[in-house]
Amino acid sequence: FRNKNGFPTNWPVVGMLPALLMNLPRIHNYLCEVMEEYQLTFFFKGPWFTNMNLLATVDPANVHHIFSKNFGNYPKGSKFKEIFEVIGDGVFNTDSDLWKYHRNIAQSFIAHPQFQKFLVNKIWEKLETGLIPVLDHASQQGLEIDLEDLFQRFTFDTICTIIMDHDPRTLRIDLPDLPSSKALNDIEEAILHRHAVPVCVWKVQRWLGVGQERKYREGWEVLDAFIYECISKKKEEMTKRSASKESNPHNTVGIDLITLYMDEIKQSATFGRRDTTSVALSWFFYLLTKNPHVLSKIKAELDAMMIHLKDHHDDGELKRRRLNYLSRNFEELNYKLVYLHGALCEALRLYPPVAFEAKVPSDQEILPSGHKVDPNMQIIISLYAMGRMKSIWGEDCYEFKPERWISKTGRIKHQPSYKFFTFNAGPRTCVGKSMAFTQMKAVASSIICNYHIQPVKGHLVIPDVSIILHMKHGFKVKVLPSH
Ligand code: HEM
Repeated sequence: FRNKNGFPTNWPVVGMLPALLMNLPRIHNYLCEVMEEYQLTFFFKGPWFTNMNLLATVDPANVHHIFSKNFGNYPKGSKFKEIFEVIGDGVFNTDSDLWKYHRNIAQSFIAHPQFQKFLVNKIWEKLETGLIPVLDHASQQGLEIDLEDLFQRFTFDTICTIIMDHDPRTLRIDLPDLPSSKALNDIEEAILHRHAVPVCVWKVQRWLGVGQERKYREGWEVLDAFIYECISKKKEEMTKRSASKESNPHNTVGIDLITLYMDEIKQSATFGRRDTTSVALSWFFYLLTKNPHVLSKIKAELDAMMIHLKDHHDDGELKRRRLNYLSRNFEELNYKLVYLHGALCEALRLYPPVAFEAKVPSDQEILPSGHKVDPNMQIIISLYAMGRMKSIWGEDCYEFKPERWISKTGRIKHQPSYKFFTFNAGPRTCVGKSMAFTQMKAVASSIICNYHIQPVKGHLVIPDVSIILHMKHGFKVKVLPSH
């Protein structure tokens, strides 16, 4: 599937599709190899009858051009909308005025003076009543648990509570079955499949209801059932409240949102918010198990802040005090935990939760790399490959080095978003970036100072073939008390 120059072979009729499909099970690493070999941009010729021509690029100059400088020429477009049809019309997959409208609402919601406080409270509530009891239980019983699954439950419960004012309580000791979670994973895999095969192929599969398309449809039904049930419960409750003129001052943000922004709820509960943070946390802890020296430095940073709690020798009491201290001082610690912040950025560079971005130009033009693009081709950016290019990050790009993010004066080093592209760049930059860091730091600091995470021997951790960088087999670990 490669000719003697190392290029994926361009076969008559089918073009380079065989090479792409052959390498689909290892698509992320395959794209790293191709991008490194071809100076960051490569043109995949699709089958002649399909109009499936892909320009894969990880060149920061191209990314800067597409996502910022000439943003107007690169809408998400109708093809994107069709691929992501499951999430309807929200901020994630609309363009022009409708996108601006949704984005303004999302931004004003997040900038709401009550929001940060509300958010931090909800995160700590879920940590104390959900994640910590489950970790304690696993630690006491010596159980093997899937840490990625726990993080998904954590973010799913938190985001449902924040957006819908409804806690589905999926993070409990008995770890109930989670049909909507499986549905989301199936949909995300099918979305990657829709990118990798010609449109006519997945459309025929959709029409026949087979293969990945069948999973997509079934997942969609499960997800809709869950979300519409939550919404109708909420509406009922709100009707009752307004009838009795009762108001709950603590929940105003959630209630405002549900009335204002019903369309966005579905997107929020789906991969945009549930998965990004949980996937980031999973790879972060995986990297810590591989790099104990980084773990020690994060511990030292946390210990230095809680040194005055050391006198309490009883483990349970010490844990309670540490959590209490972290939750009370979190807003301040959030800015002080510089090394932890650097380590999270480094994990997000090596394992970006959103693995791909796709764009279609409205008009033809030449990109800074010299490649010509036109409306008949799709531009694909592999965020995973972009974080692993020697020409972008240096010879040590495969190493996990939080120091890369810390300046000589001990502050976080800024990297331009067209180079550190994990949160997108330009006008469509992620609006939840700071919320994501708050959540990740709260979870990471609570776990690191109270437990030791030990991976189960022989358990294989590799990225899944999906639009979101899940772990293919989860992350099986044992939870031990911290030494
Ligand atoms: C580590 C966590 C996160 C990562 C890596 C991440 C990454 C991204 C990326 C790559 C995009 C661009 C997607 C695209 O347009 O194709 C995006 C968009 C977005 N993100 Fe995040 N995100 C994270 C967490 C969050 C959270 C917690 C929120 C919740 C408030 C959020 C809200 C949004 C919104 C509303 C958009 C759409 C922006 C627009 O199109 O104008 N994100 N995010």
